[in-house]
Amino acid sequence: MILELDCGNSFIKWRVIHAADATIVGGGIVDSDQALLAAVSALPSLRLNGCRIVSVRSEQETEELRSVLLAGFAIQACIALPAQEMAGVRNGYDDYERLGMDRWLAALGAYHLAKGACLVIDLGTAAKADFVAADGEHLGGYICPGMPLMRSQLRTHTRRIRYDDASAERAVSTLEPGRSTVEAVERGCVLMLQGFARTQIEQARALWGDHFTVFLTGGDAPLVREAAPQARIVPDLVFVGLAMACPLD
Ligand SMILES: Nc1ncnc2c1ncn2[C@@H]1O[C@H](COP(=O)(O)OP(=O)(O)OP(=O)(O)O)[C@@H](O)[C@H]1O
Ligand SMILES: CC(C)(CO)[C@@H](O)C(=O)NCCC(=O)O
Ligand SMILES: [K+]
Repeated sequence: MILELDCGNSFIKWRVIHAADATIVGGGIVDSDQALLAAVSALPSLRLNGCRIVSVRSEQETEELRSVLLAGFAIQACIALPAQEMAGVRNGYDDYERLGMDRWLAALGAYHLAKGACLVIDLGTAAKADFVAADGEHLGGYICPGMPLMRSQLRTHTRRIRYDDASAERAVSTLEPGRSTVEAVERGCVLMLQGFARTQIEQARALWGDHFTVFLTGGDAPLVREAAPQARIVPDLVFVGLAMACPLD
């Protein structure tokens, strides 16, 4: 079995797959290294013989996690590293090492699945879009605050915006003009995310006409579903790219 980890800025997404056929044994989302150890250890008949990691955290935090895994499970983790070119995709950044590894791997995964031009929209702590042309050239992308950052900026920099998480979730059952603070803020931020997604899709259409695939991933992907009806929602897109960057056999 292989342990796969996607270390984002707020959460660690994990899953365990069978090495032979990549079927999924288990998975989840945790907010610390210790919670990860506990969650993975709780899997019945766990037999790990490999681990691959993508991280957008600092080198020190990622190394710490590697040590925790070595101590806890006696496995050496393969950490995905930046590349100028991989699996037919050419990194579009002037300085390829600066492109976030989550973005790079999602782009690799998307191009592999689409076998043609593609747009990746990843809605997590940050909202990201990346463009890969039909010939595998990564054209670059965009980074904006995602839902958690937009929300917390409003809460932090205003005195009268205060509400709890449960009411936030209830507030987005529709997107009509809000009649309370929580509705106004939560719906406003969802509309911002939807506007982001629509604009990226317009741009892809200007570049490629109708010949492209849109991928939607990240924890907040469901919030823009209706704004991007043609998109393929692939929650594990980063893991698709991770397996390509860290082959373990
Ligand atoms: N089960 C879940 N656990 C945690 N967050 C979730 C879950 N389902 C949806 N979300 C939402 O997903 C968002 C976080 O997305 P994601 O996990 O993709 O972020 P991240 O990987 O930490 O961030 P980034 O990729 O920008 O570094 C939050 O706004 C959160 O509300
Ligand atoms: C944008 C984030 C924070 C999203 O997780 C990550 O991809 C990252 O740290 N990127 C480095 C900066 C860049 O991609 O240009
Ligand atoms: K991520």
